[in-house]
Amino acid sequence: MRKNVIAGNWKMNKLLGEAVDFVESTKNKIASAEKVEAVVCAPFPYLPTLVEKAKGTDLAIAAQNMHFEESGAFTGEVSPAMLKDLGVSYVVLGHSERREMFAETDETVNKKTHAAFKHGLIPIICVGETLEQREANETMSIVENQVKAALAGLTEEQVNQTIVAYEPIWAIGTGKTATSEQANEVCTHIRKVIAAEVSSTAADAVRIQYGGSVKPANVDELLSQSDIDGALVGGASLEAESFLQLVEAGAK
Ligand SMILES: O=C[C@H](O)COP(=O)(O)O
Repeated sequence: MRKNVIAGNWKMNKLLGEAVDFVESTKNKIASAEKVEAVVCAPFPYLPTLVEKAKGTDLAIAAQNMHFEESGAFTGEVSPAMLKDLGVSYVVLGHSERREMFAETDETVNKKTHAAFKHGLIPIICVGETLEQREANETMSIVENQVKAALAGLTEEQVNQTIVAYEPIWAIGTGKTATSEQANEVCTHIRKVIAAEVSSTAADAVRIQYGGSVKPANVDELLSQSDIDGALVGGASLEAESFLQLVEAGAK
């Protein structure tokens, strides 16, 4: 039985005081980590403070990106070793906003995935199609290629620990959620791709989140689908109450 992962991706939102208030008001209300993994993906400058505040609780702190290199002349970048050193446990890789606006490619996502495992970070790898690609019936092939590229060269054990987030780009921040059937269909396909590329054990173990306008009102239905193991949530994760409701749904 796979455990749901509910991850709130704050993107470039909140000031430090707001971030701290959020963690202070949620950290002791998180449903047990035995039932659900609750994760907050915060902006880089807040990570040390939030990791400290969340210590000893069931709330995990994640980064929203990182470089694949260990160290060096990469002005403005943050390395996997730095994140690990801070006590960060997960890292979002290949979010569509990074692919679209910051030249993230399948190749860099793959390098970052390897780097994450090298440093003991769990990658949350985002994949998903644009509206044009969906309308051209390319969803499955686009997502399949992204998944294959991201996971290339990983061991079965690493794939077992990986989290894939299926986020149709047309559903992000638009209020348009994919229907639970549409979302599940793609998540099922991702699992089949992993079964063929890696093993059926890895396909059974990998967690696949859905992301795109998830909110307390639609999360139950999405999580009831056979191949959806959690959610990567933007807008609805910014308010503590709404985030806690999503985590509660993930623990059911
Ligand atoms: O990382 C989160 C996703 O981009 C979804 O964002 P959203 O829930 O605001 O649509």
